[in-house]
Amino acid sequence: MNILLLGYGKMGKTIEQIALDRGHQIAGRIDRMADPGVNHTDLDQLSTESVDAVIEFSSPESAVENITYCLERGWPVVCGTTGWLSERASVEELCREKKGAFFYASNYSIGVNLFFRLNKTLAQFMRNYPSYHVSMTEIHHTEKKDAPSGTAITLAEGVMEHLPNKRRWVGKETAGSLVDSTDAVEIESLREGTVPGTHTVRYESDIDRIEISHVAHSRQGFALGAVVAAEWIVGRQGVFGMDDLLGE
Ligand SMILES: NC(=O)c1ccc[n+]([C@@H]2O[C@H](COP(=O)([O-])OP(=O)(O)OC[C@H]3O[C@@H](n4cnc5c(N)ncnc54)[C@H](O)[C@@H]3O)[C@@H](O)[C@H]2O)c1
Ligand SMILES: O=C(O)C1=N[C@H](C(=O)O)CCC1
Repeated sequence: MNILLLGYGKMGKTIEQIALDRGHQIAGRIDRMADPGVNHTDLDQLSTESVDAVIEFSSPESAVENITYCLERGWPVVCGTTGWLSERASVEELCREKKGAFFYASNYSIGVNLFFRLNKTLAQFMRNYPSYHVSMTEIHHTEKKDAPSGTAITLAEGVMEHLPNKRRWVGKETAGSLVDSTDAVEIESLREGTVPGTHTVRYESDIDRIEISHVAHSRQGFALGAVVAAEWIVGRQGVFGMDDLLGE
C-alpha cells in the first residue's frame, strides 16, 4: 500500500525502512525542516487516490493541524505524536463527522502494550494496600519535546482506573510545590543521552518496594507497531487504538 509519512525525523525514517521491508511504497515524506538530501513532497499536490494511509509522527505543535488536513482529505491517519492530547476530543469528533479513520497510541510497541496490561493488573492488586505509595519515572533522549511522555500518562491513567484515591497525575517538579498531592500519581521525567524510552512504575512502602519496568532497546518496536496499525486501518471507519488492533 501507499503510505504518506507526515514527520520525517527519527521515527519517520525508522518507519520508512520497516514499511519498505514489508513491501509498501512511500507516497510522500513531509517534514517542516526539510532535509535537502531527501526527496520531499508538497501535500496539496498529492492526489487523494495516491495515499492509502498516513503515518503521522511530527511534533506536539503540528499534530492537530496535520491530522485535520488528512481527515479533511479522507485519508486514514495513524498518529504517534504525543503532547497534543488536550485536543483529542475535537480531533475524534472531526473523524466521526467526516466518517474517516483515526488511530492513536501513545506507544505502538507490543511490549509496552503488554506492560500497560501488567500495570493495570498490578494496580488492581495494590488497591487494598494503601501503605504503598505509587509513583513513576520515564527516561527519554534529550531531544524529546514533551514531558511527561505519552506512555507515562497512559500508565498513570491505568493506575487511576484501579486506585480510587488517585484522581490525577502530576509532574514530580510540580508535586513538590503542591499543598496536597496525595490524590496524584507523581511522574518523574528524566532526559538522558539517546535513551529510546524507559518506563518504571513503583509502589514504595516503609518496608519494601515493588517495581515494574519496560526498557526499549531501539525505536524498531514503535515503528513496526505503527506500520501494522496502518495496514489494519485501511478500509475501516472510526476512532481506534491498540486495544482494537491487539484485541481486548
Ligand atoms: N507513539 C509512539 O509509539 C511513539 C514512539 C516514538 C516517538 N513518538 C512521538 O512521535 C513524535 C516524533 O518523534 P521523533 O522522535 O521522530 O521526533 P523528531 O524530532 O526526530 O522528528 C519529528 C519531525 O517532525 C518534523 N515536523 C515538525 N513540524 C512538522 C509539520 N508541521 N509537519 C511535518 N513534520 C513536521 C520535524 O522537523 C522533525 O523532523 C514525538 O511526539 C514523539 O513523542 C511516539
Ligand atoms: O522518543 C519519544 O519521544 C517517545 N515518545 C513516546 C512517548 O511520549 O511516550 C513513546 C516513547 C518514545
